[in-house]
Amino acid sequence: MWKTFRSVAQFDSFEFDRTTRRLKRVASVDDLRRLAKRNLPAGVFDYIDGGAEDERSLATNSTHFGDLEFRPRVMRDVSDLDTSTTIFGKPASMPVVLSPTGFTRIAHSQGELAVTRAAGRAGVPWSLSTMGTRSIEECAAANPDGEKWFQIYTWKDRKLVEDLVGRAKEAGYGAVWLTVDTAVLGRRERDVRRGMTLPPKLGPKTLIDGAIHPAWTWDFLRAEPITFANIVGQHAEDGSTAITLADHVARQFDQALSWDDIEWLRSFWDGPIVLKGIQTVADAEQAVAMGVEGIGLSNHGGRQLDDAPSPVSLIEPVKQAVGDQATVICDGGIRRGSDIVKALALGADAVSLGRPYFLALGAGGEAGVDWLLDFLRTGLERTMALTGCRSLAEIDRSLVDWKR
Ligand SMILES: Cc1cc2nc3c(=O)[nH]c(=O)nc-3n(C[C@H](O)[C@H](O)[C@H](O)COP(=O)(O)O)c2cc1C
Ligand SMILES: CC(C)CC(=O)C(=O)O
Repeated sequence: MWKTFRSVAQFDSFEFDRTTRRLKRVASVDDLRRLAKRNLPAGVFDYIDGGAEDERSLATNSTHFGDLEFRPRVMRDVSDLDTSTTIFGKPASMPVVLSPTGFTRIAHSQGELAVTRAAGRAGVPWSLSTMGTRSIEECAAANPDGEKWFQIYTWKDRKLVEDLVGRAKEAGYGAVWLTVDTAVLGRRERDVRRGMTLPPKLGPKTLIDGAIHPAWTWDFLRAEPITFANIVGQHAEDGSTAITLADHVARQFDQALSWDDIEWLRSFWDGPIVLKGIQTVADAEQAVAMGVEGIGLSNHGGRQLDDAPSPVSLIEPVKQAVGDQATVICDGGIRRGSDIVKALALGADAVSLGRPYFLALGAGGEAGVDWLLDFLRTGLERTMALTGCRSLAEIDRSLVDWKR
């Protein structure tokens, strides 16, 4: 239904009220996803929501949580619950990290600024991607007291990475994710079908898509152009017109990344390193042997190698192999507080998630991300109460079993 507006302020206030009304009716991450799908142009939604090839890993990342069943304990006086923890020695209100995502501004013009502010309010670490669309420094200023991590892809231009990490250190970021699962880009077939390019090509389909999502289009048009804010002028653009993301990655990322590069990273970063994209016990063992502080069990949200194992299925064998030598983070498929409890019961120290907050941003802007973090916290508390756990320390292996 079309409505006419007499001023920008009137449109903004209408949009604000509509978002507030819609968020009140959202009950789950699945609902947020549906709302984001309604708000965002189809190409934008598919880039965020999609996975690699047949999207089997994307699916199993979350369905494998459904293969676990609780063994709840009762009558344990759960009137006082504590969800707090520490991650790399820093306090967090719950064992949740927001994973790095590139292009965050395509869901909402505030992009990473909105997400980091919401994470700061919720007391959880937030991560900025190298392919972020807001700068290292402006994100730090938006969430000065919150815990912030920086993610790196390894550019062929190693000096660029050294400079980025130097800036992150200067701005107070406390940990570095080194993403190790993106030697080349996974084949995201939704993006292939949509003809996604960098920069985007404007054709009749994109224009129609924009026209039928006027709130997103208006937000996009009145903000400054979207750029890879931290690498503008340095390989963000290589002079080509409209190349695919896969071609961009092939030209810029260093396929020669190897275990020797941990030492290289250590030479200019003295804080915790989390390897993001560990998918076998053998690689987890190698990571701890090299002194890495964090293991990010991840298949990039099913966006890289399809049929890679789900992170939840790796927690127990990896934890058995590495013990307390590293912080184990289960990244991917987390959609509820009960998923957090299951991951912790198997031995994870924390979980991290990407799409839920990215889609929340598309569904309701910053308020959407606040909604999500509150949903995760209350879900975590409810599950702890219903399973008889008063603190995270009480969540142990006896709490879950595989159904199969
Ligand atoms: C749209 C999108 C962009 C992403 N960009 C990055 C990135 O720039 N760097 C990175 O290491 N991982 C990136 N990831 C992967 C996430 O950090 C995370 O591993 C993944 O989203 C976890 O799965 P989940 O979406 O099921 O929570 C991205 C994921 C999505 C959905
Ligand atoms: C720019 C991309 C490489 C960001 C990413 O990691 C992703 O889309 O999954």
